[in-house]
Amino acid sequence: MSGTGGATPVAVIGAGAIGGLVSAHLADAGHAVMLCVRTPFERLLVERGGRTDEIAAGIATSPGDVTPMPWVLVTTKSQDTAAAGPWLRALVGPGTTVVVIQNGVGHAERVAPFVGDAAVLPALIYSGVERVAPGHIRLHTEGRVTVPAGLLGEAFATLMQHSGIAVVQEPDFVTAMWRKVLTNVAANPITALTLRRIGVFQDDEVAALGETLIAEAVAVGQAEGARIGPADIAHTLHLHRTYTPTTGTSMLYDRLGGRPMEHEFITGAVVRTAERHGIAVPFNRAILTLLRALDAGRPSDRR
Ligand SMILES: NC(=O)C1=CN([C@@H]2O[C@H](COP(=O)(O)OP(=O)(O)OC[C@H]3O[C@@H](n4cnc5c(N)ncnc54)[C@H](OP(=O)(O)O)[C@@H]3O)[C@@H](O)[C@H]2O)C=CC1
Ligand SMILES: CC(C)(CO)C(=O)C(=O)O
Repeated sequence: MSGTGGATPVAVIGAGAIGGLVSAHLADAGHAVMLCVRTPFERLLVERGGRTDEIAAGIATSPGDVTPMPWVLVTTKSQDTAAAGPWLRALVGPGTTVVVIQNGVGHAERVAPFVGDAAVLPALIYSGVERVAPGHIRLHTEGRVTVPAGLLGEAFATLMQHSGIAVVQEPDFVTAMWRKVLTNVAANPITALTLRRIGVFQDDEVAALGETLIAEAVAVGQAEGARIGPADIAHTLHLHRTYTPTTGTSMLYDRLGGRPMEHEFITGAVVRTAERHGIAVPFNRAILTLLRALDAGRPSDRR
């Protein structure tokens, strides 16, 4: 474990694309960041705005090296949340707030078995970030973070003050969560399946398929109580066109790296939730079948 310095101690479990970006913002705000990593690396490099910064952060490679911290951020892929359990057990103590920054739904439920009665704050991030190597990330498009409005959301916004990334406190988090699902349900699978970046949505036929996938997810989100509708479909497709064309998606980067993809937590979540409500989502189901087949054919030595 190497050293930290500065204001509030924050542990970040999973120093990949999002963990790396958020750590850079935390360091910019003067906080003492501890990266809790699976694949060891010497230093965190972040490419953004045409320059590469080395981020001041400690690096821990074993849960045995850490003690409870006031803030613990979980930024692993959703399927790796349980494997991060030993980190959570070591880092959570009285007064810890656990922030789960992941795509999909069910953020708090995923960490519940590992955090006792610690406070848990789900968070959504709109930035487009690529992990180009362990400890080296590239920001393509800066976004914002959305958290539920309330005391925890307020405290997190205060933590991130002066960090350079906006934190939106959203009173209707169910709607916010499903809006975020819409940004992933077409973009992530389509980029992963085509091995193309977000510019693939300039193709009208691809945009039409994306629209169908998103429309199915809107019906499912509505059944879950999200206040979303046709305007969100148009907004999401517009958003894809506003990303810097070099932006990919987290699922594309995983496919390029031969790593497991997060499809069960994005498309899979939409399909399973649709089943619960008796809603037909044939296009998402077809995409899920393809993603599962792709994943099953992955080299087994990658994680
Ligand atoms: N990338 C993006 O642009 C965006 C991603 N998201 C979401 O953010 C979340 C994180 O995604 P992203 O940052 O892209 O993912 P990455 O794969 O880039 O990073 C995840 C990191 O978690 C690490 N990890 C996995 N298991 C453990 C463990 N047991 N202990 C410690 N570290 C572990 C991985 O380590 P290792 O190096 O060993 O693989 C990796 O560094 C996902 O839910 C994603 O959908 C949301 C918006 C945009
Ligand atoms: C599509 C994008 C970049 C939107 O934030 C994303 O969430 C991801 O890559 O997983």
